Amino acid sequence: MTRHARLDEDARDEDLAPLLSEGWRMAEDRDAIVRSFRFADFSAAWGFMTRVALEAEKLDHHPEWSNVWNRVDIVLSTHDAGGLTALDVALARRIDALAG
Ligand SMILES: C[C@H](O)[C@H](O)[C@H]1CNC2=NC(N)=NC(=O)C2=N1
Repeated sequence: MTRHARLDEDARDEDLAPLLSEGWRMAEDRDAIVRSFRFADFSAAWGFMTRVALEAEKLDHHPEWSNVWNRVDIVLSTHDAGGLTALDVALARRIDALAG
């Protein structure tokens, strides 16, 4: 697939900033965004992860994540690029839409 370049300053202002004001935050130690989601129970959390997994496959872009009962912690970054790209923005938007 197309190689994506790290987000430049304009893209960070236009595309990343809205995500950062709506619940995502920058990782402390690397060029990545992180967000925690909470659900009613494990079943709801796992259903969410299943829907995110299908979107990730469509994008061929995958989250780093962990799940503890009703909580799902997600980190997005593009490994091939060594930081944030448009793929992370696209996946974050789809994740937010699925989280409702
Ligand atoms: C071959 C395949 O396209 C790559 O390994 C994809 C798969 N999913 C990926 N996901 C993420 N987050 N970063 C990547 O660089 C990446 N690369």
